[in-house]
Amino acid sequence: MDRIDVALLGLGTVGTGVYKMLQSNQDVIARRTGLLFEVKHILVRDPNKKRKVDGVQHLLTTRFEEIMATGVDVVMEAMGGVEPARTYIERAIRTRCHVVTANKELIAKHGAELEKLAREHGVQLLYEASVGGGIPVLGTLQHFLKANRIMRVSGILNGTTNFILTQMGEHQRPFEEVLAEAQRRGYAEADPTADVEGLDAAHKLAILSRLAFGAVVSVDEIARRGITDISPEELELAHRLGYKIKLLAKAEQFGEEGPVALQVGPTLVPLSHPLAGINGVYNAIHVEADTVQDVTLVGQGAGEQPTASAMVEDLCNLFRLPLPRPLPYRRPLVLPVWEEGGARFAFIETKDRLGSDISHQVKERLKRFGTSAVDVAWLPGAERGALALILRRWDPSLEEKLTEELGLEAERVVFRPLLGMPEPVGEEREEKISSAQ
Ligand SMILES: NC(=O)C1=CN([C@@H]2O[C@H](COP(=O)(O)OP(=O)(O)OC[C@H]3O[C@@H](n4cnc5c(N)ncnc54)[C@H](OP(=O)(O)O)[C@@H]3O)[C@@H](O)[C@H]2O)C=CC1
Ligand SMILES: N[C@@H](CC=O)C(=O)O
Repeated sequence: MDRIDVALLGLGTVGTGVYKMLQSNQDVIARRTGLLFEVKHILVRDPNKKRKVDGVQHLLTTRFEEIMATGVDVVMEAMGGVEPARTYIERAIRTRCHVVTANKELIAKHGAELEKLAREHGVQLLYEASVGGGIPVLGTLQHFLKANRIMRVSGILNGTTNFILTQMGEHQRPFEEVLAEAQRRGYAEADPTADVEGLDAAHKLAILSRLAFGAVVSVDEIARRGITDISPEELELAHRLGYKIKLLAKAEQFGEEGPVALQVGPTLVPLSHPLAGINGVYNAIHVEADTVQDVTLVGQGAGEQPTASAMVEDLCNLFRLPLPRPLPYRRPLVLPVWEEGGARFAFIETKDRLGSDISHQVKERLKRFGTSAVDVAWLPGAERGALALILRRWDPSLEEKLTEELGLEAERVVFRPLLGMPEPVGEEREEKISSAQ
């Protein structure tokens, strides 16, 4: 049995899960890999903090250099943030240690250069846990979809927001209360703004587009909206109209080596669509490719155990799977999200109480100014009402004039895209795509 010495950086939610799994599953791992992994050091910020796992006190240190001096074989990074994680990982690679990390922010921003550095030093950098928690999506892309041309990758990539939307929609719980529970359960990032503003999903989408298309995209180039303006009333009205609201991420490539379009935002998903059934902390990733057609992977997207599972599987794969040949990375043209056309969901909070004939009134008025609503739902209210409609065809000028045309005094209006309603590509966009090819 070969012994592999491991240093763990971080003993929070994920680090604790990794440590526990290496103890509890040591026998299975040894049987299937012939390897014995031993955690030699654990780097933490505060060695006096109470830990959720026993028997680790003698392994704790706050000095990374001390760890490197002892010559471990693998560094497993579960600290988060760009610095000092990046410096430590670079240092480990230069010392010819393999690296496994769960750090999506770091990999989204610096993954390509760190992978290059690892190749130059003859070691591996694996980061399965950085996307989709326990779902083996990166391994699937790298090892089992090598012969396919991938056109689109989409899905629910953040466990915290899916948990929040599920709890708000199904149990009418307020946003802040559910976010606090997601934090207690260890789903949320250290700064949960990254989750609720869609940044965490954007990091994951950048990683997916690199592995799926070879496209290196800066996170700032991803069109992004979060879930902080979604209320239980909006979820309720969307449901009455036959939809769930999900934070969807989508990356597509127009032609091999062509431009790409990436976006993250709340999207209406028909109740009959499989993604509408992905609830709680679950994530789903849908890959569309030329030959396999489509594959969907589902699993828990956050939390101690699923994330630890992805990291420990990476640890085993360092020694038992061949390193995939790297895609030639390139910086593609990133297309702006196309605003015009297609259907939209509109949610309007009104200052007025809404009468029982509001649905009929709205449909009639819309017809008069040349657009139409597929369906309308409304909630009466003592103080303010709420109205939701599915607009058949979207035009950005509606953002200004919809409530005026409807004769409503609006507190707030939001528009959201619908999944499955094809976005017309439009001449201008067609031109951009073909001139880039
Ligand atoms: N939570 C999840 O479900 C998932 C998380 N991830 C990623 O995994 C990583 C870790 O997340 P998570 O476990 O939730 O985070 P936590 O905040 O729970 O844990 C972070 C750990 O890192 C240690 N740490 C942080 N900064 C330093 C530093 N500068 N020097 C030494 N130690 C440090 C902390 O030490 P101390 O305990 O002393 O404070 C703590 O033990 C992040 O990159 C996250 O994005 C990926 C997938 C899922
Ligand atoms: N905060 C993230 C953790 C896993 O990546 C999430 O909620 O998905």
